[in-house]
Amino acid sequence: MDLRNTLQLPRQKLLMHIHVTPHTTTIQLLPATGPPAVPAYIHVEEFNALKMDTNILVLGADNVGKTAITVRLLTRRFIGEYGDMESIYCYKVIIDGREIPFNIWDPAYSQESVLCQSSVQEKQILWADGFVLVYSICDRASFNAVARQIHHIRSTKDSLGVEKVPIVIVGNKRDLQHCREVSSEEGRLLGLATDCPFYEVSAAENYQSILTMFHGLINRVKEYKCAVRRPAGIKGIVKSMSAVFTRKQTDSL
Ligand SMILES: Nc1nc2c(ncn2[C@@H]2O[C@H](COP(=O)(O)OP(=O)(O)OP(=O)(O)O)[C@@H](O)[C@H]2O)c(=O)[nH]1
Repeated sequence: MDLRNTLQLPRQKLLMHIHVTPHTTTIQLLPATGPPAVPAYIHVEEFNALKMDTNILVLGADNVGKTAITVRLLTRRFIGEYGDMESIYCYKVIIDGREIPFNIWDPAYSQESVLCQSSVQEKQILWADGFVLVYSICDRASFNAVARQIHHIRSTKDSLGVEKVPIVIVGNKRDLQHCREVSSEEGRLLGLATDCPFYEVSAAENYQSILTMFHGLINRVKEYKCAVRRPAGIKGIVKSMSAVFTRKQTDSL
């Protein structure tokens, strides 16, 4: 099944435009090539409402199973082929008997985003409260990209005074043992070295491990949000102020 059929999107690569105002976020998807068309899909959310929810960004190299993991969580199903589609899904999980709303952004892959140079990716990072960094156990290059992405996310968030942003590392395609290029031990060691929880999953075969991974991340985001709501202390205030001033100076160059 191709999700573009369901959402009536064109069968080609899509470009995304994001417009953020104090009250709304508009995400517009347009065909990347060919004649300009009527916007394929416009997603408008109340920005404030979105910020009260938890925002999760799913990142990783091409073909590692980002969409498969997201769709598995949302539908409990593995569909097989997904197409190059950019999507934000709104979803709720029940944790400890409480309903927690959250938004998952599954961006389309671009080489630029893996190299961490895209301004679009910077907007995505600013939007997110928590990150799922996916690699495929059958693709060493996708594993090598994870450490770079963690560094990029942390330095982007740190420049805004946000510390200890919740990130989980996910090795996907665990069912493909015969093609394995990255051992479980390497994934575990990367988790320890970067202080990120590590999971190995198979979007193709298992729903429960993906649910557990998202629950763990959302719990960490909740704890993190509670911790930052406490008074920041003089150190935190000085850090936030310097981040704002440094940014203003850079902007005016
Ligand atoms: N065997 C196996 N195949 C998987 C698994 N997860 C995803 N795939 C397959 O891997 C391919 C890529 O999956 P996607 O979910 O589209 O990967 P993606 O990272 O979203 O891809 P891009 O959006 O192109 O970056 C598809 O053919 C999926 O069927 C898995 O756990 N096991």
